[in-house]
Amino acid sequence: MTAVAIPGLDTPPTTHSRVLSWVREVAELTTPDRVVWVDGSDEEAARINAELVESGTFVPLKGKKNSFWAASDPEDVARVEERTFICSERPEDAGPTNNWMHPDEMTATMSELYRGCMRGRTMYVIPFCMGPLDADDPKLGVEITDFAYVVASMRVMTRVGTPALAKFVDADGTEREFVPALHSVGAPLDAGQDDVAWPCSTTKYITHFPESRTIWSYGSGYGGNSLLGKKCYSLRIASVMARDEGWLAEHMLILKLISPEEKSYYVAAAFPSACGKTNLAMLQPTIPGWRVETVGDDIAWMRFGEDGRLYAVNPEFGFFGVAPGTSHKTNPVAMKTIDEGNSVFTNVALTDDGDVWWEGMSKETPAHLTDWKGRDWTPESDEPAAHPNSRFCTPIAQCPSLAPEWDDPKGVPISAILFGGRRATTVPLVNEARDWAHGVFMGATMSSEKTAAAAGKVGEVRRDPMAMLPFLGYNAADYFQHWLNIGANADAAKLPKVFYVNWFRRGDDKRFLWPGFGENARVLKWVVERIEGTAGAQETPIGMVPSAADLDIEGLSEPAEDIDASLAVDAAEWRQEIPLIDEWFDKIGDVPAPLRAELETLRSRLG
Ligand SMILES: Nc1nc2c(ncn2[C@@H]2O[C@H](COP(=O)(O)OP(=O)(O)OP(=O)(O)O)[C@@H](O)[C@H]2O)c(=O)[nH]1
Ligand SMILES: O=C([O-])CC(=O)C(=O)O
Ligand SMILES: [Mn+2]
Repeated sequence: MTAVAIPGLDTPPTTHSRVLSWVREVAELTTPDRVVWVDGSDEEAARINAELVESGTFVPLKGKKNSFWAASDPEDVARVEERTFICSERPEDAGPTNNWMHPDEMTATMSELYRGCMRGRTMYVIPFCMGPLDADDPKLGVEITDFAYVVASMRVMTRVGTPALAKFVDADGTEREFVPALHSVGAPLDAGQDDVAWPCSTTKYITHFPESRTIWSYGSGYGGNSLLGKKCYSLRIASVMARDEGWLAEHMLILKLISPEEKSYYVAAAFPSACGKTNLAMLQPTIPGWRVETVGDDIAWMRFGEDGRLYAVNPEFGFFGVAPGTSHKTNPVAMKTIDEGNSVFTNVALTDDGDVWWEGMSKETPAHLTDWKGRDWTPESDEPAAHPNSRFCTPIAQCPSLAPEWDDPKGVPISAILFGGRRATTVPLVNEARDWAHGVFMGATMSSEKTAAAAGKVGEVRRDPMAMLPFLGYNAADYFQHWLNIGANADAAKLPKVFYVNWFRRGDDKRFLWPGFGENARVLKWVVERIEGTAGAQETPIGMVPSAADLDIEGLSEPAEDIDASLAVDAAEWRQEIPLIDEWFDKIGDVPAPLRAELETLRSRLG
């Protein structure tokens, strides 16, 4: 076959043979008008941003330096879990929580969709590295995309371009492995056809091939579906790598808590999407003398260090945060991070003076806005001005609370793991696991109300094990066993202690019982005191729970009844959880025996 001549295809900045052959193969299948190899430079970013302004995808903001507003297609606003697939050879390797199709069938189906899908468009080739570039075993990838918005966003979220590409071929010529990640909006252009500001397709596939460590995404430009280094690579594919190599790839923030005595503790916490990871990672403690620094807000890769402790690395380079609810009061660190500029805002509202706004940002609501659908908006409008899953995309380096060691390839040693969800009832503010297996049980059975981060009905309670339900690249039962193995292979004294938290319990009138945000530092303080053995706890059927007297609640303005109610363990409520956990375990099937035993212990303790 004669090679097709596509401008840019034949001037690659690498000699990596598989990169070259794969890029050519994709270009021949998708037939873009031109190929651009992304170098990650500032000049390139300025050019791409200008192109995005030209095409109407970006509106430059007047209120923030080098920052842009984008509005998606109204049907392309969140992750699409129904259209997300794990295409392992055997269905049982995807397991009962994932959509599955045989890789051959999916490859055939999607190849037909990809055929000619970049016609009239530019194909961008983005070399990237998840995690520090100077890691011993840098986790590399190449994303191919036909959407410049993805290039602009990947540059913020991920280490991209020339520095990453330099890692693909060693000094001695050895070519490293990389994850090929193909993305198309699925909207080819005919000659003379005008483009739209947010091209996408009604047909969507977010596909992972765990055995070949490959990602194919089609039809959506929304971050979680299109920034393939993030959830697709760093969780779904990386969880499979982690299973095979004995580490953990988790949906967790990483923070550093510094006590008044200047002792540092690193905490990792898994909460489902839109349940408070970014906020906790940037927490500003309300209690005197305590400080928090940020290491990561969404993903943690954890491996044992030589000293037998579990060390966590944040593989990302930016924050892709939920905008609504973010304010100088709730999350000043996020506000300061975005005020530095260099950010992309998607599906928020636009103020008349060219800045951004969303529900919960300020006490006063502006009298007039342009809403995320581009319509005039006033406080009388019936719909929110910003989409509930609107997002800011901003460089981590701009974060004023960033821990200096955030990009240390060695990672940070984790003292505590928190699991948490959004539950209006039943689940107390904090609950300490008796041991590792009990902690794994807490993670494996945790539940949360669905949020706007994924398409579908908001508010329904579902089990979301370790906040990984939408992000697990393999069978959930095997994943639980992997977590148990991590504990079994470790020195128990060096394992992080495990806790289960819930900031979202409500009173009769639906108010939150616990004030949350900066006040969550009080819970972190208790966690640290439990590690040090200095704080009390009550033994309950579900674990070790503090009473109000065990917590530092000095200066809290909430009524004592609310604090007590946030901590209450109601056996009757918990007995109602048991059939739901039974049902969940039946769905999982091969639940490891130690977790079945934990369930029986819980059942008998509840009586
Ligand atoms: N009541 C209450 N709300 C909170 C708390 N922490 C966060 N929230 C709200 O929960 C929503 C989501 O918070 P985030 O921190 O963005 O959640 P996330 O887990 O990072 O979400 P993803 O980025 O989608 O994974 C925001 O509207 C926050 O304002 C808290 O402690 N209490
Ligand atoms: O992946 C996304 O689209 C955004 C995100 O962080 C999540 O949903 O957890
Ligand atoms: Mn977040």
